[in-house]
Amino acid sequence: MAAATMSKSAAATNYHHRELGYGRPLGLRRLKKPSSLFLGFSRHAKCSTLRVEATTHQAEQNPPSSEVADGNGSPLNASKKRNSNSIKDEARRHCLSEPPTTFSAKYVPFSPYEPTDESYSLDEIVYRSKDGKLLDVQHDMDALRKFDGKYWKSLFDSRVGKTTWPYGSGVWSKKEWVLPEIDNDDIVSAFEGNSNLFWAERFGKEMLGMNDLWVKHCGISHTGSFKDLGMTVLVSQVNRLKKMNKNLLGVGCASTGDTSAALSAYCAAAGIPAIVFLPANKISIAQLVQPIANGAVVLSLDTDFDGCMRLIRDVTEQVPIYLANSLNSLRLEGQKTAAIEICQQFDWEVPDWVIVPGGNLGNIYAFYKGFVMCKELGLTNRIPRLVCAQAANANPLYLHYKAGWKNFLPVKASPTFASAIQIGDPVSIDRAVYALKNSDGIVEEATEEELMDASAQADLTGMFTCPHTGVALSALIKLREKNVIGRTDRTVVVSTAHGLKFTQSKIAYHSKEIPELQSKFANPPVDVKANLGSVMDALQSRLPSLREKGF
Ligand SMILES: Cc1ncc(COP(=O)(O)O)c(C=O)c1O
Ligand SMILES: N[C@@H](CCOP(=O)(O)O)C(=O)O
Repeated sequence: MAAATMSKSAAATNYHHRELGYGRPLGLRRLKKPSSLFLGFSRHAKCSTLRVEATTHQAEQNPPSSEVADGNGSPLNASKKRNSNSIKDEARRHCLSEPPTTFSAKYVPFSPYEPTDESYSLDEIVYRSKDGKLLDVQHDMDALRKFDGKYWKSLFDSRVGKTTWPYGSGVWSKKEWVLPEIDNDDIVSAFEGNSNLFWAERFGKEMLGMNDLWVKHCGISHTGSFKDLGMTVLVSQVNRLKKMNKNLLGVGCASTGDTSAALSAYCAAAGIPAIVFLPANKISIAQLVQPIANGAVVLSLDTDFDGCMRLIRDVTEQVPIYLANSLNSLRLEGQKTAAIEICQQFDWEVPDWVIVPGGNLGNIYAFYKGFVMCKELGLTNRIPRLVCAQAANANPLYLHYKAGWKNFLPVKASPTFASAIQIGDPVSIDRAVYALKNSDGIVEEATEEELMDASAQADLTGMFTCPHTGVALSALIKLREKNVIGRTDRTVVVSTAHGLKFTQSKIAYHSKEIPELQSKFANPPVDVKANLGSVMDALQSRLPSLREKGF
């Protein structure tokens, strides 16, 4: 009875606790702040120029061969040339001297309906425009347009699967579209990106009657989420700023667990202090242990994500700690490469639909930006329709969409198994609305039961999905049921984190321990006595075909 009267969000809270860190010490107090700041930048050789611009004419006539990996016509085939200890040394040796790059990017206010002249160098530490708007990274599209779509496709394709620094990274393989002016030596990369675009054949065909369903596994990544794509860019830029002697003591973020993991890993790789603000009891143990292991300063705060976000904004205004949340538009430059990668993986064809789980709402805009850039630079001829999927327990964008985009109101987000998107006051609301309006987009929501069932169903076809991916899959199921998404529509569901970060909710589901959830697709293990008779009985009860065939 008690269970029956328990609200779904309360159920989620209870069972989520088993997965969460509970703000338990786990050595938090024993963590020492690193004593020396920004160690280890001993590289000397400089290679700050790109030479893709050599001549437009030449580029048009000679798209790069698979040997051209540094974007400048300089053959850089790692397997043939590898004879040094460091792939960075090797890349540096191949950098030719001047002329300087013609590609550039700057911050402008995110103000698509009222463009202004206001702009800032990416080397400035600025997160908002004068009147408080979000910023956007604006590329010199005229310079990029000097090269046609064919050129860019060939260049990007030539870099896939190589070890050439830094282009072996799925993000930095698109360097000219991301951070064109950064010195390769300053880049902090774990060769993120190039993630699997998985043909979800059984899930598509058997559950939805679809034959062209794909899951972009962004969570199969260095720290287990798509955040790596943005964090390599942000931490690389911080690395550059430090070398320019900008006053920065470290990099900080508020997080529901994935941003903090990515920030901590990339900062640790570069010897830069990371400071992470986490909502106590609201992230998984697997997520909590990541920044701890990477030596970040971890503050477990008695508030929710939105509270952590307010605090990190206040702190970064007062002390020279660089803000690493997606409020900082640098992050989105890396994240947008997942969209470019999807087109690339389809041989530069555009899917009909892309479904993205949304929380702070930076990623949906990043996807939009990546698709638009491909179209504007002639690699593709259209953009897909975007769907942003939210947990019903944290659904401010969904409510806004349903209200006809009138008067956005933040909500108090309730606990959800999709804990990384338990966000009620998303920073990038304006960016998300813009992306959805301009892609003929849709917003869907998923209840706790729907998202857990969808995730379990996907797992039964060979995936191992996180609850956020469950939210996106659930949106797909609903849109298929309404026939908004057609049987033959090429559809990509973006999986944003690795399921292994969220095992406890899966265990609770499969153990049927979650009140108010039927756990329809639970597959609990069977306790069996260790003798042949008991084992055969158990097998016969689980595998009817055994009995049918006389075993
Ligand atoms: C696993 C996961 N999925 C989805 C999201 C949502 O991304 P965004 O905040 O950019 O909307 C986040 C973070 O918010 C996340 O960590
Ligand atoms: N899910 C995020 C929430 C913060 O989002 P961000 O993209 O603004 O950093 C997390 O993992 O912290």
